[in-house]
Amino acid sequence: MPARKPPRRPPRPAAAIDPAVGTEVELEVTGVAHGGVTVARHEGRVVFVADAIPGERVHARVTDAKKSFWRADTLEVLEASPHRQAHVWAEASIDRDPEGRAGGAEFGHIALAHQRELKRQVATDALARFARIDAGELEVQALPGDDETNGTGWRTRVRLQVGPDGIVGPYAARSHTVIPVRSLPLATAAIAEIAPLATRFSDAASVDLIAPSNGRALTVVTTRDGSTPPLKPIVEAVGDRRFELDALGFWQVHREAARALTAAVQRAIDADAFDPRAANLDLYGGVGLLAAAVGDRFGQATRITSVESYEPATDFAARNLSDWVGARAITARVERFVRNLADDATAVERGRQRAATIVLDPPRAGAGKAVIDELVRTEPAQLVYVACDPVAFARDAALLGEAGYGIRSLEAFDLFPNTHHLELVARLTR
Ligand SMILES: C[S@@+](CC[C@H](N)C(=O)[O-])C[C@H]1O[C@@H](n2cnc3c(N)ncnc32)[C@H](O)[C@@H]1O
Repeated sequence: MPARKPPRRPPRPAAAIDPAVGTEVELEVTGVAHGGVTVARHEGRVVFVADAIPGERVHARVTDAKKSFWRADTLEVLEASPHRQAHVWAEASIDRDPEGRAGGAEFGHIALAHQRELKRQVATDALARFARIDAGELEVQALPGDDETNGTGWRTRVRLQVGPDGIVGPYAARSHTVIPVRSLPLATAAIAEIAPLATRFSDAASVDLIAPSNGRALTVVTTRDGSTPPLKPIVEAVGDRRFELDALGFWQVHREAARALTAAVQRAIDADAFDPRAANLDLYGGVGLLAAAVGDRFGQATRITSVESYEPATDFAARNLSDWVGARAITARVERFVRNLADDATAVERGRQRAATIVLDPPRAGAGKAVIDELVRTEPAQLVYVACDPVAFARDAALLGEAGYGIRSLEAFDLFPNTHHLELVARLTR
């Protein structure tokens, strides 16, 4: 008997597209928002506008219409800000149709000093709004060499995507369309030299370009089934210290970032509150960069545990931290590692936890309530929080504030010029 076909499911109704999408509007841009967009209002509704600058009047096309806000792309600048410059990447410029603009340099049309001012505003607004913290005179600090190059030539890691036709390039801003480009101005010269921008790839999903501080730049092609060729470890240097890591493993992207964050973490730690014998932690530790920063400041006797979820990174961290007998690297998700940390500790361990300095450098989502709650239960002497997202940091700072930990020092760094990203390094104590 022939098998009976299962009854056909009725097709799902397509989500209705708001008729506002695709319409064109004229907007007065009044502010900057988190995420690299500016803010305007149209008939009372908030519109987040890409490729504009506060103070400008622009002609824009609506790309998304939610109940409480719209999103729009700038098509033409009607009244330009004095801070507008020719885009540092011609292929990302508003001269192109929005769908054809390369992504990853969303502030490239803004003068570098003003980009930093907008980043300062985003960070101080986030801290005021989510944590009721006055960030005071926060300065977004430039990294060495960036002012001379107008914020180009700094990326030591670039991931290019391969489209179905084999063309390689970055994704367009806010989409997964691959945009062919002739240059990568944010990349270091070593990466620009090896970038296979004119190559057509078959069976490739992405191409990673990596320029370690020691050794030659390398190209790693990931196939569509997710495989990569066997790779030798690479070596990164921060001053005299060497770090071994997976070629595709996490490392700070700006050529000067590892050095800048090492110095910032060392500055942030209050030496009077630091106890080398305490249960010091380096959470979200990668290959041990910040644990080494602590160890290098406080010497051979420093006890510190680096916690990282990606096992190959932890293996490298164990090796990179072998100078310190009291340093160890653990593979674990931080939320698991900290669960019941205080409750399960002996009286001696509780004493070490109370004396501890905790460095944490979470991904963009921040540490979150579960982790912060457990950390404050251990009552550490100080926390040094390295944040790559000001809103996630502000939320975590609010939780820490409720537990009595206030921000005692705060520095901001422009680790990603010509993009909207910034990095914060804060010390919090009771
Ligand atoms: C921003 S990187 C910081 C790495 C290191 N501190 C550095 O500066 O090189 C965040 C690291 O956290 C790791 N990670 C992400 N989520 C994690 C989690 N839930 N638990 C532990 N590690 C995590 C990532 O693999 C990555 O290595």
